[in-house]
Amino acid sequence: MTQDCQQVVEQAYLNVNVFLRTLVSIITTLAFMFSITEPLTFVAFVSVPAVVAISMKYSAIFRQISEEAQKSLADANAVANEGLGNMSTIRSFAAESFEQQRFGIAIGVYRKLMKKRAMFYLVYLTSTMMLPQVVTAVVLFYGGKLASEGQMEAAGAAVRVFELCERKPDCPLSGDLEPHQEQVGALQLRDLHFAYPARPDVKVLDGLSLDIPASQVVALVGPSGNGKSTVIGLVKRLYHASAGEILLDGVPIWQYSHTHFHRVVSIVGQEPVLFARSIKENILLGMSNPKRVAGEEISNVSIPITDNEIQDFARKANAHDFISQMSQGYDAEVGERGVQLSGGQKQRIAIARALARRPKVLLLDEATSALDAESESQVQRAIDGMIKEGCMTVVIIAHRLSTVKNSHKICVIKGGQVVEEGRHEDLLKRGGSYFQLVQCQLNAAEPSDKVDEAHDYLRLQSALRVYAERYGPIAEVGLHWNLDKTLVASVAQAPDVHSHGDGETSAASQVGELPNVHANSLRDVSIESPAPGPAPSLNGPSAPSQSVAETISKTIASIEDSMNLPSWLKQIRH
Ligand SMILES: Nc1ncnc2c1ncn2[C@@H]1O[C@H](COP(=O)(O)OP(=O)(O)OP(=O)(O)O)[C@@H](O)[C@H]1O
Repeated sequence: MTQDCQQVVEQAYLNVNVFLRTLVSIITTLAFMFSITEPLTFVAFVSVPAVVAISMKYSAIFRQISEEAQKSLADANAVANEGLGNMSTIRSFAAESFEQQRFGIAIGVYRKLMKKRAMFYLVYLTSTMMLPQVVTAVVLFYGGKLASEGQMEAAGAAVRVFELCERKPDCPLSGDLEPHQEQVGALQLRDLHFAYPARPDVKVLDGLSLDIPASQVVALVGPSGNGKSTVIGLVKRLYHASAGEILLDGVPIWQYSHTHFHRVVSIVGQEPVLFARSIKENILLGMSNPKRVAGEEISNVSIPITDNEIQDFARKANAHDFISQMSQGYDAEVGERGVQLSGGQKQRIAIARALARRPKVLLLDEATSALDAESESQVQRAIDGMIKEGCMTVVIIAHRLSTVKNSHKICVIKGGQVVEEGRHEDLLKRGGSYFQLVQCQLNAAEPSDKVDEAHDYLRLQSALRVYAERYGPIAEVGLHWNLDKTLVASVAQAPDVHSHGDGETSAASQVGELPNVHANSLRDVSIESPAPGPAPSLNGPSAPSQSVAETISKTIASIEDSMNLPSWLKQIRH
């Protein structure tokens, strides 16, 4: 096949391709339009045959006029050629004027035809361009009429849009309270009842009450879907409780002005939202000085803050180092939704943003749960640093024990109520819902032999406490694992408080053999082979004295050292 043939075939393929695509697109568009509304589709396409008819008629007439014009031009040229070619003869017969008139008539015919062609083109262009505009206007008018008469589907959507526009929010309007005195950040949640508007029959909070004293760290834990984030949503004033109230420093939260409240109460959520601006502008979100954008003044809460202070907050959020390493530092753009930063970096900027408002209450809603281990530990260090400073109340939701174990108070939320509250160690001892959560987490995260080890360890702690409460402080503890993998503790008592009849230090004696590694409650611990000493009081064990409590703590610390506990197990230690 020659190259020319090949080109022709390729061109033919291309034409067929374009033709089929156009055909399919026309057919599907028509089918879709007909399925929505037949009359409007007819109106929309009424111009098509008219445009086609006009074009066909126009091209025939246009061709005819063009041919006539060309012929008349040829005639005029012939006259001119004749005159110019025979100039001396014309002059000899004084026929100049006659020839001039001949040419004038011939070129006049041509001029007339060209004028006719231009006029015709004008009419054609105007009609073919105007027609679609007219049709669009008719479609809009007629479509609007059909929609307003409820004859088209879109009418439903429009009604919904109007409904939404006219909807009155269920939440009360913010008050205008802006106390001049410094707030301390104490929260009280009183008998909260709440169901989401989308599911009014499902009660999410069912009489939840909780005291969150100022400058304390309170953790909300509990099984998934039991209302922890809902509590945060109510404190953030996203929803309004159907019954009960939330007080901030003794005043119902809705009485505060919008700007004041959100300056005092700050949040770091699971998914930090950054805007396509510089890091500095993201930290200053909602606090920057008034700016002009496209001629409009954007006025906002203007909280005075210096560059040094911004850097201090970034340091507290563990973000300053990575920001300084960027070529543009705090002026570096973060990209759309912060795409140019890692999850951990975004989260630390979000923390800096929350801190920059100098809040009195900081809400941390799963602030580390979406991060990898390295980012999590960096963000966690930032949170720990803030908590240590103790300058604000912190309400923290986290599934990981390591995040909440140092809180002043841990509240277990189940079925929309607080079912248990207290410190980590007290709740572990109680062996209730919190202890079960701990066990579930260990079961889910660790291989079973490690889980058994952890359970033994918890039981051992309990056994030692009970032992010390009954028999006095412990001087030394020896630990070993039996062949059947049970943990055995041998205890030597401290001689100064030991109340042996003969005053001798007891030999190491086995107090905490824990044979059943699968038992699931701390209460299963028993002291199998009591050390020599006074019999337990019949009135039950008395509260350990200060020195006993100290000894227990020291003992446990030394056990941890001697056991060389793995890091995951250390997370649950006292
Ligand atoms: N916007 C919403 N509309 C309707 N129901 C919702 C809404 N948000 C949450 N819920 C429901 O409310 C209940 C409590 O949800 P919430 O997010 O407070 O639980 P949670 O304890 O924080 O769970 P998790 O630990 O998984 O975050 C769940 O049953 C949930 O499906």
